[in-house]
Amino acid sequence: MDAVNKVINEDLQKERDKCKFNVAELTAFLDGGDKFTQKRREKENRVFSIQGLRDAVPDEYMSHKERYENAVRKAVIMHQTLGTLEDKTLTEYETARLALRATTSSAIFKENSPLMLHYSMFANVIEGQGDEKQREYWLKKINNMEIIGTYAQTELGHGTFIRGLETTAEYDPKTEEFVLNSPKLTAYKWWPGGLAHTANHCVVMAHTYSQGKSCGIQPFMVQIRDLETNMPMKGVKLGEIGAKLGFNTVNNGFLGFENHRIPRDRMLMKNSQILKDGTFISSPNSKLTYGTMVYIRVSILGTMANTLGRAVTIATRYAAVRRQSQPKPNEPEPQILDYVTQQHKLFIGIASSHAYYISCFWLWTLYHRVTKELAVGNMDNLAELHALACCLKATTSADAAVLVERCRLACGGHGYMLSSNLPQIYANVTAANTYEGENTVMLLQTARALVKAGMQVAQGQKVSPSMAYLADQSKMAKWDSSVDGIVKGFQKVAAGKVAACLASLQRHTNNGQSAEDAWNLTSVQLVAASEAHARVILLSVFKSEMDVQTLTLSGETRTVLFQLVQLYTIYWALEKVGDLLLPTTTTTYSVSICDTAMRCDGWMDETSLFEKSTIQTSARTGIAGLVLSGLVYDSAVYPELVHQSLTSWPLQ
Ligand SMILES: CCCCC/C=C\C/C=C\C/C=C\C/C=C\C/C=C\C=C\C(=O)SCCNC(=O)CCNC(=O)[C@H](O)C(C)(C)COP(=O)(O)OP(=O)(O)OC[C@H]1O[C@@H](n2cnc3c(N)ncnc32)[C@H](O)[C@@H]1OP(=O)(O)O
Ligand SMILES: Cc1cc2nc3c(=O)[nH]c(=O)nc-3n(C[C@H](O)[C@H](O)[C@H](O)COP(=O)(O)OP(=O)(O)OC[C@H]3O[C@@H](n4cnc5c(N)ncnc54)[C@H](O)[C@@H]3O)c2cc1C
Repeated sequence: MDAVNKVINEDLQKERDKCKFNVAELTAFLDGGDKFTQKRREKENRVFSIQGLRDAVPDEYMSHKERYENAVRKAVIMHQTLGTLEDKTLTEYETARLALRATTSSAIFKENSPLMLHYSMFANVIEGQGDEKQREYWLKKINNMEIIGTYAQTELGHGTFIRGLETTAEYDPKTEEFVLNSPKLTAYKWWPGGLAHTANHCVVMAHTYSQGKSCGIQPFMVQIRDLETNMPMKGVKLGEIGAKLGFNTVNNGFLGFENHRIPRDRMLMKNSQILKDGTFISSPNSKLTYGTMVYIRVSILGTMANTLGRAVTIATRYAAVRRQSQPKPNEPEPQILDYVTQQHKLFIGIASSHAYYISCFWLWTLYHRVTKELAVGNMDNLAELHALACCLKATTSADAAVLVERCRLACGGHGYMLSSNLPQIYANVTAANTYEGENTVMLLQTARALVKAGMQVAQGQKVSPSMAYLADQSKMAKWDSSVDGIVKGFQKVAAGKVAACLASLQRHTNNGQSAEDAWNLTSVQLVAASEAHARVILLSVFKSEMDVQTLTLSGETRTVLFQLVQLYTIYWALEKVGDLLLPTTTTTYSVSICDTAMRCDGWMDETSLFEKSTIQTSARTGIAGLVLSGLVYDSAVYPELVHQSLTSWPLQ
């Protein structure tokens, strides 16, 4: 194995040798500084040097049970190894940054660890929902692995609709206990990772009752298995939900309760409380109970950056070493990377991975600020954080799934082999379209905020910073093909779509529809408006953060990073060319088609993105001009970017 690793493919080496920027500098930039690169490498070297973490047999040749047991075995070694490397001197931000750039877990578990939920949601829900005493008591046990936990929210009957959860927790003041029940099969918890055989505790989200009244959905710490025998506790029914597209070593399970009693202090009481006599003290904001989901949605951006980065690294390296066809007689077969179509498939993956990292750190900073504000009772920015986390989680996971699949296809038949790891990466990334808030539902959450902001703008009121552009659309009349200009174009598109949603909602309610039906009838447009808003944020944050963060970097590294920004922006301009050019369709389509298109897409009552007089020329001199001038398809730009992919990824 080691001997094989030492021989680097000649073509790959040649590509690396062409690199014009300092790889170490770029790596440190992505890690957040040399100190972090060093820490990450220390972790990786330690983990990858452990023989016991290598699979004797490829996962796919094991039975389901063997795979699970192998994953548990590795999870234990990983915990023992990484536990000793924990650095208590790091701030919370630094720890998160390091965790987001970590590559160890994905290298060891193709289908994720059975402790995944323990480390992510279980620990965070205690942190965010437990009162001081509960945090002190439980977090110690969690960090020492004295207990293993998961997050049990979704039920067989309801995933998206949390208020519809059917598990009940009824307070009994006589014994000062809660009684947990799953009244129907649809009330069974369904999906929590590690629940099937691994976890002995979990946080259960349950519809809570006291003094005969509903107290809403509240979180409870519940012991589900005996710590010695690992058998279910009395009144607890547990099992595994079955084989899945991926996540097969995550050990997703089901859980039902039959009069299972837990002490009063097992309700996590940071936000809401039930006193001994059963008096309910309501949270200052019921959505604080959903805080853990916001945290994970933010971290999903980083997970998508990592996962897509792995896929595009595999596919770009393959493209460097694979030779195919003979366009010029008597010449050797070219590396497939030299085909511009291949570059077009792959480089957007490289650019997107970087865009997601940058956006994740940006959003993480906002998350951190809002968390601090919430701690002192200030809820002003919670809605904005939620709106951003929802649309960015949805858009990055949806794009990442498309781009990972593209990487798989870019490897031809070999991408279909499990040994390429691309099918497993796809299974991981597509899961994020569903978990932690199904993507359409998440986009509709952001749409709620956009519609509200649209109405505020119409009334001349101030809106949240990330939506302020909705109020600022009169200024842009001409197409500007710079990155900032394209971002403005996207703002115009998003504002147009929001305005169309408002018009559609109004039209339906004027026609006698209820507000709910009007919302449903407008929902395809609402999803489109929300996605357009996410594009505005991703494009503008990538550019503006790069402007600021790269100031201290060398010229070569800045150049390559700004090429990524440029590529990302132009790629999306071309993908959404219809939206950006929609006003020009007046000159080409019949009035009725145009009318329908504009009604659907929001330009009916809008000032045109391009002034009427420039409409006919805009298609040539604007975005189409970018294509004609070869900015996107110019192979003089792409080879620069090749070096980026071949040399900058940490696991080279
Ligand atoms: C950050 C960096 C940290 C670094 C960490 C490093 C590494 C981390 C490592 C790995 C983690 C990465 C990923 C993997 C982890 C785990 C994945 C595996 C498992 C997955 C687990 C799960 O899936 S758990 C279950 C998740 N379930 C959901 O997400 C359910 C989705 N549904 C909902 O959220 C809600 O039901 C709803 C939002 C769709 C609707 O809620 P409802 O009560 O019905 O609300 P309304 O629609 O009526 O809205 C009322 C108002 O409340 C606002 N709102 C809703 N939610 C929130 C919220 N969370 N916060 C704030 N505000 C919210 C809503 O907008 C409404 O506002 P208005 O009334 O003003 O309009
Ligand atoms: C790999 C994986 C791991 C998971 N891990 C966990 C875990 O550890 N703990 C846990 O509690 N849960 C977990 N889940 C569950 C996950 O959170 C839910 O699957 C998710 O919230 C979606 O809920 P659902 O499956 O009920 O889908 P549904 O909500 O039934 O969605 C089905 C379809 O209906 C549409 N839809 C639903 N509501 C609306 C609406 N209001 N408007 C428009 N369209 C709508 C959706 O867009 C979707 O197309 C996991 C799921 C997966 C796939």
